[in-house]
Amino acid sequence: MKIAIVIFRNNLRVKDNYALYNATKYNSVVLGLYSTQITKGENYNFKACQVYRQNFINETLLNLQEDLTNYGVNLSIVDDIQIALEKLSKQYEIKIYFDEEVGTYEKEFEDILKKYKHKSFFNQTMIEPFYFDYKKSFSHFRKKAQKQKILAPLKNPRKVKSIEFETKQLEIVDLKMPNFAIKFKAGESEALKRVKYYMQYIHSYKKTRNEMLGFDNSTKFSTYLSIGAISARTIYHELKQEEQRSFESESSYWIYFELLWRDFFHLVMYYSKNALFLKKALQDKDYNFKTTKSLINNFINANTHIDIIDASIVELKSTGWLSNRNRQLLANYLIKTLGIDFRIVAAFFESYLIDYNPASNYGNIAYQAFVGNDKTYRVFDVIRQSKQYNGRVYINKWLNKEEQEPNFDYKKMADEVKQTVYCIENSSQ
Ligand SMILES: Cc1cc2nc3c(=O)[nH]c(=O)nc-3n(C[C@H](O)[C@H](O)[C@H](O)COP(=O)(O)OP(=O)(O)OC[C@H]3O[C@@H](n4cnc5c(N)ncnc54)[C@H](O)[C@@H]3O)c2cc1C
Repeated sequence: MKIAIVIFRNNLRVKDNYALYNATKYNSVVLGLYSTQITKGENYNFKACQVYRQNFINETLLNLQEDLTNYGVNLSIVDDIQIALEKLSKQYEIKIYFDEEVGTYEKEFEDILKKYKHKSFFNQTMIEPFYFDYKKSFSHFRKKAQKQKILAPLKNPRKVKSIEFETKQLEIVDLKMPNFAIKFKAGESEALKRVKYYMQYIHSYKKTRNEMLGFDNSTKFSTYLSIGAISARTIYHELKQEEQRSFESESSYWIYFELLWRDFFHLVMYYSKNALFLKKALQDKDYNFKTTKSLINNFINANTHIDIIDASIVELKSTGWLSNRNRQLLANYLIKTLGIDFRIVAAFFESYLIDYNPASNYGNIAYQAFVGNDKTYRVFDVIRQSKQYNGRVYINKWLNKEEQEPNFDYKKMADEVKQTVYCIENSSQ
């Protein structure tokens, strides 16, 4: 018997899912398959996926299993994809449908799938891949990207038949978090609900997006996007519809602008392949980044003695969430003031972030580390920014104390890193 197998990866949804749509369109028997191996592993001694993201994925998978039954499709959850495919191919004539992703492990996973008859799609971004110089700046990309057409989301898949195949039970851990922590409800319908709910804020988004605390100051779409509980195109079309119903504003444009950053980093990784995981990343220079154990242990234990940095580490480690402003301050401080190897910083973020995806994470961190798409050497004054963005309240919540000025010269440390790690004299770049 012929069967189509849809590999679910970071496309955990029914709507606008190219692999599912095409498998059900051209086949009458379809099985969904998800492998837990995609979140396993370790980088620089950090577990690849901590409990916050794992829980969110598991809850989304349980939702998806239920949603797929409306289309007649069973979703099997297995550990090892190769073993599962070997078993299935012994019993059936299989054809695999999958969405392509970016990233080294992601491509290695695809190599296993490609051993079988298959059809693949690239559906990670709003804009389809198009040529641009991936070493250049975001502005270079944006000028071209804004001229690209964005496809409308697909119609729902067709109802088909499925087969029974082994599936493992997923564990949902009962997480204890403070009541002011950012918490996400998992599942495709929750993702769409969040997008529809957020439409009331699109005209104020630009003003509030840099705040460190709060659920509605920014969209919080990233968590759903990272595992594909909703597609970027669906969000774009919801945004456009709301602009037609209300009006277009600089602020509503800014959501599209930020989604373009997401596309940018995805397409930079699409073209640069594994470069962003390497020490030189997109640049030619080999910097003297530090890998000293004590430096690393101090930051992991939120022991940097800069309150805004320590508070950010505590929030990330105890919830999986961090606002964009805090991510920037944290990454910039660890790399540009402490001189830590950006790949260690990236592995730390990867481990804890609930919305981790390789392109946005490594793209942003390489950008902060001056080895990515940023051509200007920037050091953030974290104390000044803390004052500017109401860090006092944030610190009070996460460290349960009043903000204190550091008793050491963090600016001098940043100057030293610039000279010794980056070998740049202070007056020039
Ligand atoms: C050090 C560092 C690490 C990061 N790691 C990740 C990551 O692993 N996964 C991830 O999704 N984002 C990452 N980002 C980007 C950004 O911080 C988050 O996407 C954003 O904070 C998520 O909150 P939001 O959905 O409310 O964003 P909004 O401000 O509401 O933005 C809307 C959407 O635009 C996209 N977006 C916004 N800013 C960026 C950006 N700088 N780069 C790429 N896409 C962006 C996201 O998809 C986001 O959901 C990182 C940023 C930094 C500085």
